[in-house]
Amino acid sequence: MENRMVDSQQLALTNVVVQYPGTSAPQLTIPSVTAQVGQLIGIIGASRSGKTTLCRVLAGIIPNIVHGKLTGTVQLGSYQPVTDWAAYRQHLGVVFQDPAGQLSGLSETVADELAFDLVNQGQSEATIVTRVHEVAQQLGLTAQLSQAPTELSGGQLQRLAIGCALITHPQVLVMDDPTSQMDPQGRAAFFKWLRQLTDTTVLIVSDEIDDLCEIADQLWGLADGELVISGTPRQVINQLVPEWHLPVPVTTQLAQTMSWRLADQSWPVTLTELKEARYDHVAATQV
Ligand SMILES: Nc1ncnc2c1ncn2[C@@H]1O[C@H](COP(=O)(O)OP(=O)(O)OP(=O)(O)O)[C@@H](O)[C@H]1O
Repeated sequence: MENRMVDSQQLALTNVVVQYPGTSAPQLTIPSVTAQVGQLIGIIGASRSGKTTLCRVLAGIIPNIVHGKLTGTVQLGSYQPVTDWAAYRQHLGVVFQDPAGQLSGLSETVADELAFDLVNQGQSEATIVTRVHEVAQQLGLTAQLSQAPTELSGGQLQRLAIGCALITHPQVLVMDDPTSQMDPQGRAAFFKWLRQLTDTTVLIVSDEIDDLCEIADQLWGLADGELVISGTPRQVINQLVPEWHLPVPVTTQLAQTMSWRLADQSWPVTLTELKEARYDHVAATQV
């Protein structure tokens, strides 16, 4: 595969504006934001704030499949989805909200579905078998490999869709609310697995703000179709404005109730930070 991404593989959006046909104002405005290679980006926002639209732009689906006027640039290394979509797609894995809708519908078993893209790439049988078992093991689908995809639960289907997106080792993985049908245990296992996926740049839409704060390098916050804030989870959560309707981690809510601040006076956003803030608070009150 041609690879023009050696020099700079970061994903950068500049002055991106999206407007769907038949509408009178843009649905998405992103001034400038960058995901560095290997970073995990949590995309947060209230309902209809533009999260799915952003995923469509990141995946090159707007304007290549879903119609919409897109201005500005999306750049992955030296590729742009608008002009280099075929090449751009080869570096990308995408998981949308409806996992069943993105399966091939042609595979009799979960193993065949996972193998689909590798077969299309002409990989050897040994490579395919090894990779399918590796991904199935990572996503807890080993016991389901010989089942039909139609027999899977919603959460298992979501894990299969993630496995299919990941099977070819994409450099960027875009996931729109991939845990919505998982049970709490499945969700916890998923976020634990995501934390160790360090070679891939991951952009994930999720309502699970506590989990995102534990694992994300950056949060991108959308409100009414605009990117209103980006930064580390601690920076973002400490600068929230009520009008944005962005979620606050339970960890931070507890710290605010107890007045447990970190040494720099910011509110903690992870469990480790919460413990630190509590320790500082107790130490200060015992002086
Ligand atoms: N194909 C389309 N044509 C016209 N308008 C659209 C289209 N898709 C989405 N929209 C509108 O764009 C806005 C943003 O929608 P989007 O689905 O991106 O938000 P979201 O944050 O993902 O919402 P949710 O959390 O409810 O899934 C909404 O006002 C929506 O009605």
